[in-house]
Amino acid sequence: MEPLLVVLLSSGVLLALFVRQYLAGRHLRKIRGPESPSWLMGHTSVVNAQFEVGALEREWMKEYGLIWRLKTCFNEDTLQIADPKALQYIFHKSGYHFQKGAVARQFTREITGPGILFAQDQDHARIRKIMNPAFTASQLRSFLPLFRHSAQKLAQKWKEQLLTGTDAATQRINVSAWLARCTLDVIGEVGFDVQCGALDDSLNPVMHAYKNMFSDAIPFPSKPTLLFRHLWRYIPMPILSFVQYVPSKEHIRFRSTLKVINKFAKDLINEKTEAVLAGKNENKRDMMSILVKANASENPKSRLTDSEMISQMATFLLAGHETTANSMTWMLYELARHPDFQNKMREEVRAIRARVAERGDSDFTVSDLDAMTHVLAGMKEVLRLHPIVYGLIREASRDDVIPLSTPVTTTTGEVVDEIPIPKGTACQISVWAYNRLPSIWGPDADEFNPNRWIEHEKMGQTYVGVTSNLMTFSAGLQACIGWRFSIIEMQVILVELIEQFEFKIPDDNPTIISFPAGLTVPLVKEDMKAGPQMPLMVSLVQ
Ligand code: HEM
Repeated sequence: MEPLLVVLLSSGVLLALFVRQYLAGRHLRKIRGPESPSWLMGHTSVVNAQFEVGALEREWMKEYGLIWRLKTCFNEDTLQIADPKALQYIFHKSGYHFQKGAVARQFTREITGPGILFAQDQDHARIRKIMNPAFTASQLRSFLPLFRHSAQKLAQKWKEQLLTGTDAATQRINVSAWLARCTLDVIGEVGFDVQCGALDDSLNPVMHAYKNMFSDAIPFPSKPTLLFRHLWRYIPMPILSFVQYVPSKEHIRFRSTLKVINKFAKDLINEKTEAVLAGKNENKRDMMSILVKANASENPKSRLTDSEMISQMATFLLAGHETTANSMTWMLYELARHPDFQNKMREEVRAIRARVAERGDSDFTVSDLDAMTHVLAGMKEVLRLHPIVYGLIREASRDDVIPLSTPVTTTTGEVVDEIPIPKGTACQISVWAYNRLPSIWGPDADEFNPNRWIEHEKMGQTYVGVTSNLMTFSAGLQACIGWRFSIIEMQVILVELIEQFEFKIPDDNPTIISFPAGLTVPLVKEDMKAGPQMPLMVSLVQ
């Protein structure tokens, strides 16, 4: 091609981009926000260089209110949102009109295949309908003994370690690593009827591939990587799928992981499908068996394709283990920091244990677990204070108007209680900031205070989320389908551990950072290179 033609064409494309950006941004320019440090990178580099979840949001919210504007690459605008009414509108009232961002969709497609985390609109609704039977209340109740099995195994491992150690009374244990192994075993058994062997140190290859997928994520992406990812939103999804072949560390890891799971899942699904066809899977209660059964009885047109089916398995592994393990890790950390509450929780578990024994039972039922007010309050408080998914990205698929519960002042001094946005506006939802709003949770919103859940069960005027007015599990049509699963799992693990062990902060008092690695990951500030860790002093309860 003639060089002049190339220059003309490139200039034309750039000009079109600028005009589009100017027109699209004319409403958003009125929204206040921090000055952009660079035309090329906007705030993207600053945000990605953060060491602590929420550190920047805290400052920006103080200055600009519950909705503010940031710049991303190439001087494009993005809205940062923590306003409850805006969240309610985006997640609960707009159907599928706020779609997931291209980067999130592409990454989940690379890690899990074309499953529910990637799907949109009717495809998403179709997959979700077939998944629902695996998450009903009765189904979850039937998982209780399996949750308990892994929880008891974890407790047994710790006991062995404590009794054989040089100082038998107390040991420093990295609880986050152990909890991740425990939840991986749970998802293997409950999800697929497969023994993963994580707590036994004999990890099966599939589970190995997904182990620590989030925590191993490469932190601090380079500027070229950030610029490249920014452009993904302009690339049609079928073409974007070729990004997986970029020879970078992350894409290589994703590809090799998906290859391992594809082979394993195909065999497992074939086995389960044969059992369904032969009427032999009636007693199988694992989630994958339920899914295969639900899919077989679905109208052939809406059935999951083979690759969608395989993807569900990867989805359970990705979405269902590190999330719960990390939440449990923060739980034990807060208990170690608040010994009085830890004791109260233990007394409550003992009292209900005595009631269970009186009625001649040996184990807690779901109702017993739900009667443990302090255990539940502690868990809700941890889910609020340490949301594992600290932010969500959505993109408006039409021109829209976002209502606000707290009006903001624009750059022209006008006070507005709604914001018109053009189609394509990127919205970054700060789950972390919403979960700490003093207007909802009170003036001590930054503190661990489980009593707030005992004193006032419902908080806030504008209800969002799937439970307890929290955004931790997201909200609306694409909210976490596994939230009840993970709450029961956490209840079971917590009760097992709190009855038998006491948790304390080590004497050297390591500084724990909640590091933003896609999921909130605990790191020790003095030893960040060691990766995720939460060292606690663990001893047997006297
Ligand atoms: C504390 C534990 C957990 C937290 C905090 C959590 C959080 C979330 C969040 C925030 C989303 C929405 C993501 C988005 O919109 O981009 C989500 C989606 C999802 N989660 Fe969870 N999750 C947890 C545990 C689980 C478990 C145990 C499972 C399965 C066994 C699970 C399965 C899923 C699935 C399948 C989706 C996609 C739902 C859809 O698109 O319709 N999650 N989770």
